[in-house]
Amino acid sequence: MTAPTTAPPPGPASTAMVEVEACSRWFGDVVAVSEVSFTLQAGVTALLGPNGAGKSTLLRLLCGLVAPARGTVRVLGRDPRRDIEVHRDLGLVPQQETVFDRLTALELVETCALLRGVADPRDAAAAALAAVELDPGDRRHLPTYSRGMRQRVKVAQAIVHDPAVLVLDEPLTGLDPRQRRHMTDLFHHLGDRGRCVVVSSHVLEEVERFGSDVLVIVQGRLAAEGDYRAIRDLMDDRPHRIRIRTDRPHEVAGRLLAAGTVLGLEVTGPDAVVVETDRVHDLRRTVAVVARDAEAHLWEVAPLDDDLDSVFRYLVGR
Ligand SMILES: Nc1ncnc2c1ncn2[C@@H]1O[C@H](COP(=O)(O)OP(=O)(O)OP(=O)(O)O)[C@@H](O)[C@H]1O
Repeated sequence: MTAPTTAPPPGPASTAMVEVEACSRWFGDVVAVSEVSFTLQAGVTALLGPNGAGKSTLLRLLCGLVAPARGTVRVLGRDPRRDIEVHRDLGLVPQQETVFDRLTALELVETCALLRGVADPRDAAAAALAAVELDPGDRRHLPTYSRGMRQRVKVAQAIVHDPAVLVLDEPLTGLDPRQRRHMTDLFHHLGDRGRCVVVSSHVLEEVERFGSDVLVIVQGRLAAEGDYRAIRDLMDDRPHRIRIRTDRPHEVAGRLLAAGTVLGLEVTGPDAVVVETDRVHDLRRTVAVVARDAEAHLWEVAPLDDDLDSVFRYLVGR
């Protein structure tokens, strides 16, 4: 997107742009966020958790919309509750529908640009609307827009000042599959340009498209963070399921059992064996030897459960 920038260029990729330290927030008896710590750099990070896990509260903490009961939040080294200037470098797509009233999309986004001190608010607003595939020249008022179009306006107002840190709470709600893809590409584009983009979702399939960097929040606590495939590898207390595709599945299965590197296995088809093991690296070596000894062709050795869905179900069910 080509909206003019007022934000200073973000720091190098290794610099923490967001720092959350031992942060807790409760509402009456409900603990929404509990002792959460993490840092974020440039790029796209997905915040994942079931409904009510504390995602919105955490994102609102990042934007200074609620105060932590304990702990600290720093955005670009500044406190978003106390340092109003940081909001020129911060964009938010809130979960709830804002009352847009009798404005056109261009008027609303231009107003947001003006409030954030953008030099040429009209041009920036037009560029931001174009970036989310909305027509800046549309004279209709916002209440006539569909849910998906209003959602895109919310994204346009969040990016109009080209913020260094962009916080998006379930931004794909109401969008059709093509628009979802476009929006996801836009987030990656911003991440690649050094922006820190944090996107929440409870839809796993959506999160997988945001990339592999995840924060998983469950009942207010950070259940895992990092690359979800690496997280899966750390879950040593649960066996890995691996599918082996070969032209001689029974021979390979028998030899694997004899070698003792598997906890269990099943021949699942004319060319497939699924094994369970807690020693993935040993298994990979053994499969190669076993296949050679059985004079079998080996077509694939693929993990069946290093996807985000498995990681998430494990963490939530733990
Ligand atoms: N202003 C508030 N007053 C009282 N309770 C709140 C408030 N905001 C959040 N909560 C409670 O804190 C918990 C976490 O809510 P939060 O909205 O942060 O979760 P979430 O992961 O965003 O869920 P969802 O995906 O359903 O929006 C919930 O139990 C919620 O009811």
